[in-house]
Amino acid sequence: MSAIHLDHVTIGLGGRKILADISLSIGQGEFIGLLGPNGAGKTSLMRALLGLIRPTQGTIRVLGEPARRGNPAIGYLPQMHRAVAGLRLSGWNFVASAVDGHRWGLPWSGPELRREVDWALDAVGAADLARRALADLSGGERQRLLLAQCLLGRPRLLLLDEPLISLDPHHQQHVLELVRKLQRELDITVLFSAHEINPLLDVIDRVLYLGQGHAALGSVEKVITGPVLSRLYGSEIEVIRLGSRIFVMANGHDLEHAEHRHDAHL
Ligand SMILES: Nc1ncnc2c1ncn2[C@@H]1O[C@H](COP(=O)(O)OP(=O)(O)OP(=O)(O)O)[C@@H](O)[C@H]1O
Repeated sequence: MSAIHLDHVTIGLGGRKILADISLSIGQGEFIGLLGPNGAGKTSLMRALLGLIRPTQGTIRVLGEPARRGNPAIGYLPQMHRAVAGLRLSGWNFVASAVDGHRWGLPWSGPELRREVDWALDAVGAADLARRALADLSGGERQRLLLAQCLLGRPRLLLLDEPLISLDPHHQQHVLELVRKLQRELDITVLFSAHEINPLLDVIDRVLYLGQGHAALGSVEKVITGPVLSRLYGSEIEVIRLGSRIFVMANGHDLEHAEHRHDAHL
């Protein structure tokens, strides 16, 4: 059984085809880096896996079942918003708030809830953040609490939407190592979106690159190439490898650095 299976899936939004006739399978326990230019459909794909967007054609199966809303087997970390940083909550209460927030319906109360929140905080190495105010934490610390929220209910699949955004390289590395550790120890499948391939190179099993309605899934060597990316960007792309780093270039500009602008700060 695949963790994620798309069979001829088309997703349209606002009159535009975001994904066009995509078929792919992601195995259980894989760590997949999800990349693509702004607007390629990375968030939309995650929302479709969550059952929040219905494909106009094709079928989506998640962990052997049709995609559906409120699937407790999925942990979802949406793109970070400024609002989170300003919340006047302790780290513990912030994690617990997910139970009646976006993970509503989880069947715990009292001691069970306390145990589950403590377990999740421990799993992300954030037990020491439990009593601290969210507003006083660094971006990397907040990101760990968001990951703890995702782990409530012990999901089998994590959908992490740009968890590295606004983090410096040191904290990016911490988040990646943490997710890798969780993926291995808890045997979870991870779909991890990012706007740059380089930080992910040491941790991902395969890459899923979206663009122009198309998708390419495979090893970094097979997917991050001039011909494949030219098709996904719809223009001439050159891939340059310098030591262990990879640069995706168009007309002499480094696309992965130049193209992405997000209004999200931790
Ligand atoms: N509810 C919606 N209605 C209409 N269009 C939408 C809706 N949601 C997203 N879109 C459009 O769908 C396209 C894909 O958006 P999506 O957020 O999935 O891309 P992305 O790859 O995650 O981009 P980014 O890297 O900027 O986060 C964009 O052009 C976006 O404007």
